[in-house]
Amino acid sequence: MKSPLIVALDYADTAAALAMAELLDPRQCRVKVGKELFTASGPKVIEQLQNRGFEVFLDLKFHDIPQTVAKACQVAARLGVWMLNVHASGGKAMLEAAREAVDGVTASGHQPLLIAVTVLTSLDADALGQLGVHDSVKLQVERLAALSAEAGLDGLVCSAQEASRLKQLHPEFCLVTPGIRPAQHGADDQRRTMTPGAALAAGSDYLVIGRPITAAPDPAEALSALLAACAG
Ligand SMILES: O=c1ccn([C@@H]2O[C@H](COP(=O)(O)O)[C@@H](O)[C@H]2O)c(=O)[nH]1
Repeated sequence: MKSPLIVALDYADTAAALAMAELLDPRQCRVKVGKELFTASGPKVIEQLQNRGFEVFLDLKFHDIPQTVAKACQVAARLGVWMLNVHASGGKAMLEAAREAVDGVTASGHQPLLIAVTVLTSLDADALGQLGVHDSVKLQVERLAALSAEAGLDGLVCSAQEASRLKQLHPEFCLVTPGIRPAQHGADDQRRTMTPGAALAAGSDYLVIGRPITAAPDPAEALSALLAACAG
């Protein structure tokens, strides 16, 4: 599997998610199950996607006390997902507990990648300020990246705008970047965006893309076009 594309299956029921998955080719992308779909469908939908050949990124962004997050990560890892995540802002003890929990699990012969969300791509400097964070987005992302590195995580969720600096600071990290938008596409609720080609050039390893594919008139064609944009 060489594709850097991860398609966000943000749906309110299993049937809609599987109908979209039918249009996608698991040789061209992985899929992401987030809060909406997982809340509606539970672990069963992960198995259904895996049975169709997809590797699954379980994007539940755990953020709680260390014990709770560790237990949730352990259960998630046992589902045989390819990748799962936590919020770096949960703190170092929480990140370390998650690391330890995932290290103890090998499901279907592999251990999932454990990555940390730095600053959501829907946030800009003004939104961070409302949270009492008056440093730049860049500085806050780098601070949370350093914490994640100390805790031994495998990678980060960040915007592609931070990718090049993060690759310099933490070359070992796998960088997963949502907020990807083709040039002609609107930003929707995303604030820190980049085109697919620019994101890969900046150092993103994986591009998370939802609406530009799932809301396209022909999602399969949109996926192929995005893959071509990545290659070119
Ligand atoms: O910082 C983050 C973390 C996660 N996401 C998720 O990625 C997709 C993006 O979907 P689009 O339709 O391409 O905007 C979505 O599932 C988010 O929950 C993110 O956007 N930013």
